[in-house]
Amino acid sequence: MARIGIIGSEGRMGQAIAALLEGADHELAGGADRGGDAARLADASDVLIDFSSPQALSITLHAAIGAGVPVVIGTTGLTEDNHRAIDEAARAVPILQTGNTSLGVTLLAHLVEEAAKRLGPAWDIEIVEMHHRMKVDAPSGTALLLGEAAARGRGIDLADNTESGRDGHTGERASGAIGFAALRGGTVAGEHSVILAGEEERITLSHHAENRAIFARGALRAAEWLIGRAPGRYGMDDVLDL
Ligand SMILES: NC(=O)C1=CN([C@@H]2O[C@H](COP(=O)(O)OP(=O)(O)OC[C@H]3O[C@@H](n4cnc5c(N)ncnc54)[C@H](OP(=O)(O)O)[C@@H]3O)[C@@H](O)[C@H]2O)C=CC1
Ligand SMILES: O=C(O)C1=N[C@H](C(=O)O)C[C@H](O)C1
Repeated sequence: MARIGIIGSEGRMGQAIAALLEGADHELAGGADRGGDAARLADASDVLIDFSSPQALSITLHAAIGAGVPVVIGTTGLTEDNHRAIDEAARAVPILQTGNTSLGVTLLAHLVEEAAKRLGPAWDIEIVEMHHRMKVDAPSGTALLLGEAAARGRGIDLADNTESGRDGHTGERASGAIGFAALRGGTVAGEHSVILAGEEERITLSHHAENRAIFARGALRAAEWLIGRAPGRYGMDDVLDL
């Protein structure tokens, strides 16, 4: 039995995790939202789960370090500075950060890496995602995670090879680029497709989230796994042993 503290508890993901905890062997330690007391929540928790906003990150990390508790960070839209702060905090407490906690996307990243590696740079890679109208960041954390997987497979740096938000007279596609397109509308929980386009043929690797329960289950599994680990930065691959 673990005491789980949720940062962003009033949000869509916070609510999905709280609903899952009702039927689980764990206890909801409480929640903190904008203006809430994350330090107090951390003191009352065995592990924190943060699905909120990048603006909450420093308070979450500070609270986790102060209480000596691990933290799962599912929040997306993180900047390079945010990632550096996570690396620094992971010297003190165990931290798992991922743009997608689902089993399916974690496996998909492996498939994308393998496909990108085997097919090579002659195949153009485009990543298309669609989410609900309330989503505030683009490309999604998952799209970026899949882009990183493709770049790893290619042996290139994603930041130096990204084409995103094309509009107007863009010129030809840059050779070796990894493209991103983001669609927003309705209540879509999360759709991601990685298109590998070659000469006269195309492969599409896709994941469809039917609801947020898949993310909540993954986050809870990650939280369970993180308790008692050594300080360090972990990912869903470590949890799922894929
Ligand atoms: N890794 C994954 O698998 C997944 C990641 N996500 C990501 O999780 C995040 C949350 O998504 P979702 O639940 O849909 O978003 P919501 O907007 O529904 O919820 C966010 C919650 O965080 C709170 N919040 C915002 N800013 C702060 C802050 N500075 N301090 C404390 N709390 C804050 C909000 O409060 P208020 O309303 O007052 O602003 C709200 O309660 C997003 O970044 C999303 O992309 C989502 C699904 C899966
Ligand atoms: O905001 C969301 O809803 C989601 N965000 C994550 C992302 O940015 O990839 C994960 C999932 O797709 C839902």
